[in-house]
Order: sequence, then C-alpha cells, then structure tokens
Amino acid sequence: MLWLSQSETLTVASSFIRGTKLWQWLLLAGGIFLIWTTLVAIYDVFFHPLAKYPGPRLARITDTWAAYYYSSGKWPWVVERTIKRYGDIVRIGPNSLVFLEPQAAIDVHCAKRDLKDTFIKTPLMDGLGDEDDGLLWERNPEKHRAVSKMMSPAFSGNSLRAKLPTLNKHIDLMISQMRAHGQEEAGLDVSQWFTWLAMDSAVDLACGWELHELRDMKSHAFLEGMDAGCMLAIVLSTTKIAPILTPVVMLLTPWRLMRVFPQMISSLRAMVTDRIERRNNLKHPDFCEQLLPPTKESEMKGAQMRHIGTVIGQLIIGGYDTTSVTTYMMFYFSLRHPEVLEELKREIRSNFSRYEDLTADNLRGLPWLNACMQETLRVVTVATHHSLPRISPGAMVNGTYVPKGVIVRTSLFTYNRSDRFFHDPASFRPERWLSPNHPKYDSVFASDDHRGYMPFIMGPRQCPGRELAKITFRLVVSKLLWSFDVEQVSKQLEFDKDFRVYSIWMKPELRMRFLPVKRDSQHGAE
Ligand code: HEM
Repeated sequence: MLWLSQSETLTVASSFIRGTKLWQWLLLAGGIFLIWTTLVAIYDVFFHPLAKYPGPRLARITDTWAAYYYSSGKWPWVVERTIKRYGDIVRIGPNSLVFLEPQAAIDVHCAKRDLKDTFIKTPLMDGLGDEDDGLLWERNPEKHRAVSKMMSPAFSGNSLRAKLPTLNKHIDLMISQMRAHGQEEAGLDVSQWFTWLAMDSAVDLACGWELHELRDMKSHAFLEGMDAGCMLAIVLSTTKIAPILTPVVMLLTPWRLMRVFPQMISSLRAMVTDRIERRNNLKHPDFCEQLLPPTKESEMKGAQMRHIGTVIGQLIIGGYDTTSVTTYMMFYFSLRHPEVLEELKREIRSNFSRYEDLTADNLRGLPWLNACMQETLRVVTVATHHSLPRISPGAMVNGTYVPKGVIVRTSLFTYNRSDRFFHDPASFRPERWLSPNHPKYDSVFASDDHRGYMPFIMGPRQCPGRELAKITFRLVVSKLLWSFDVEQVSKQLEFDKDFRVYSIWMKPELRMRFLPVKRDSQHGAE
C-alpha cells in the first residue's frame, strides 16, 4: 500500500525541507513565479474580457508600461501616440482602456440617475489626505455628494464677489512689483511670479493666511511642501498602478520630498486651527467659512479638523497650479504669436482707459480675452492631462460595453490636439472660439467639434473653482497688458519637447520684461 500515515508524511516533508539548500529554494520560488506570470500573461492576452482591444504588447500583460510613462512626465503625449497608432479605443493596461471619442467623456463623466452607476475615481490618491479624502480624492459618491453640496455656496456668484477684493489685492501687488522690477534686462521669470500670485491668493482665499511670496519675492516653505505633495502624488500613483515597482520608485524618490510634505501638512493643520480661533474676527470672507460647523473649536473632534484641513488643502492644490499654468501658458503661446498679443492689447486698452475699471464684471464680455483663455485650455488641457482614470460600474461607453471594474480613461489631450475634431489643432488660434459677428471670426473653424471640450470636465466631479479660475485669468491678463508692453527675454521653448507634466505642470523658466505703458496722467494709473 502506497498511502503514508500522517506521521510518515510529516517525516518525509521535514527531511525534504531540511535537505533543500537555499539556492534550490530560490530556484523553486523563481520557477513558480515564472509559471504564474506566464499563465497570467496568457490569460491577459487571450482570455481577458479586454483581449479584443489593441494596444502596446507590454501594456496588455503588465501595468508597468503605464506606470513607467505615468511617472515620466510625458504621459499625455505617450497616450496620444498610442491612440494614433492603435485606434480610438486602446488597451493601455491589462485592465485598462483609453477612449478618444468625445462621447466617451460624456458617458463617463456626466451625472448618473442612480449613484451606483457612477464611474468612480480610482484609488490612486488614497493615502495623500490627512486621514481623510476631503472633496477632490473622495471616491464614495454619497460622501462626495455631501461634501460637494456643503461647499457649493462658497462658489456662488455673491460669495465669489465678496472674495474679489482679496483676489485683486494680490494681483495689484504683483503689478506694482513688476512695475518696480520688471524693466531690467534680465526680466522676471513668470513661472515663479504666476505661481507666487496663485499660491498667495489661493491660501488667502481658502483660510485667510498671508504667505507674502509676492511681497518678499521668494517662495514660502508651504509652496515647497505643496509641490512636494504633488510629486509624491505621482510616486504614490506609480506604486498603485504597478506595485511591483514600489522598491525601485521608493529608492528613486528624493528624501527631501518625504521630509517637506509632512511639514506642509503640519502647517495646514496650524492654519486651520488658527482660522478656527479667529472665526469671529475675520479680515475677509474665505472658503473655510463654509466648512466650519457651529461647534466651538474645543468641541470639534480630531476627525472634523482633519477633514477641514484636507478640503482646504485640496482647494489650494486645485487652484494654485491650474490658474498659474493657464496664465503662464497663455503668455507662452501668445508671445509666439505676436498678432494674438497685439489683438489682446488692443482689446483691453481700447475698452478701458482706467485701471480701476478692469473689474470682473467689466471683463466678462471681452471676446478676444475669453477666446485666448479657451484656446489656452484647449492646447494645454491644464487639469485633465492624466486622462481622468475612472472605474467602470459595468456600463456602455461610446456604444461599447465596458465590464465592471475596468479602468476607463478619456484622453482629452489627444482629442484637443486631433485634426478630426479641430481645424489646424496644433496652432494657437483664439479665432476658433469667436462668434460669427466678430471681425476676426474665421469660418474655417466652423466645423470644430466642441463636444469633448471640457477643461473643467462635467457632471458631479466638475470643477467647483471654474468661475473663480476664469475671473482670475481675465483680471491677471488684462491688468498686466493694460499696464505693460511685454517681451520675452529667455530662450524659445517648444511645447512638445520642453514641457513635462506630473500631477502638476512643470513650468520651464520664461523670462519676460514688463515695460510700463506711457499714458497721459488723466488716463489711468500712470
Ligand atoms: C484654470 C483653472 C482650473 C482648471 C482647468 C480646473 C480643472 C479641474 C478639473 C478638470 C477637475 C476634475 C478633476 C478630476 O475629476 O479628476 C477639477 C476639480 C476640482 N477643482 Fe478645479 N480647475 C481649475 C481651477 C480651480 C480653482 C481655482 C479651484 C479652487 C478654488 C479648484 C478646485 C477644484 C476642486 C476642489 C476640485 C475637485 C472637485 C470634486 O472632485 O468634486 N479648481 N478642476
């Protein structure tokens, strides 16, 4: 009889274990790993529900393809190249698809009647908040809806109007600093100045703190911490996309980021605590007002404080990079197209003879200024460059059924730059956004397909700061061009070659001179 008793089996097993050398164990583990990965790869290529979709070979069997490019700073361009090569629906990970058609973006992002049909966010950012997902990173649709509803009055027309003096205070300070320092030969690096403006005003509008970067003409430690947080977001996302890369990514991550980020979280907590203590003694309205419960600070729980801190941090992150990049990119493109800049100056200066008249209300209707903003948001896809990954609830996307759990992306970057949807997409042509009664209207753009043009996306995750962002853009650009003639003094940059984007855009040095416009004294601030 071949059967062994229990004690005999144990004896055989233990003598096998004792008799096996370390190298034999390693060989065995390697063999099992190889067989396992081969089986998984065969399944991914031939039997996976996404097997029918084309895509890069490596991407079909491993997420390291996506993780590598995601962390390379060139992700939007890589996705664009991949779509051009493989078609409108591409498999860019074993369980991940990217779509080009605008209808896909509409299907994925629009509000659903039933919350369970929502395409929820992926957990890429889990772990970045202060033990709370706040608003931007909240994945649970019900919790998200509650926070979003609570915050929405802070972005109403009246509420924004009340915040305008604070915003203008920072813009005016930048203008006066540029008047004092912007005429020198070396010019000023606007990548820095626009970031200081955006960060100073974002923090002040969020919770009434003054960083004074514009006044002191140097970056505050808080800005360094925010930038570190944005870089850590990429590190974290990369390890979530492909956990196998974690050791390599951790080794390559500069320790400075790990040090600076927690310091920024502590500063954020301090700001919130200070703001709560000042609740009856505010200098101006801010976003924090909307988040504070009626309870006294001493009665507020730690979780409540952390939630407020996270949402405040997200309002700052959501606002500072996006608005500074939009203004920076508008100048970057229009300096390359002097006719665009000339028309902007003409429109602003001919409509306003006094600086004080450059107000949010008066600027709203300037067609060329608005067209420049829309065109900047088209060519750059400021905040949607990561292709907005979402998890399918099991639903139709552009007429194709996408099984539950599949990660769906919509590449608005590729869409915005595709000649299928836009005439002459590579050029910066604000004309495309004008109405037919404008003298600069050009009918060659009449067939542009705007369905997928959604710089602030749409649906429940639509950007709550969009009106503030537009107001800021109009005020900054018009106040600058009303006050100065500008010229670029740094080297020419190529958008596709010199720009990179991680979770925020890296803005290369762009030095400009600001030469005050001469006016006779009864006209305006000069
Ligand atoms: C040109 C400027 C801006 C652009 C292009 C922009 C774009 C976007 C986009 C595309 C999203 C959706 C992101 C996603 O779902 O993954 C978003 C969300 C968000 N934005 Fe903006 N944004 C801008 C300015 C601002 C400003 C000024 C603020 C704050 C005052 C802000 C706060 C937020 C917040 C809190 C969210 C998360 C909303 C949610 O998940 O419900 N944004 N933004």
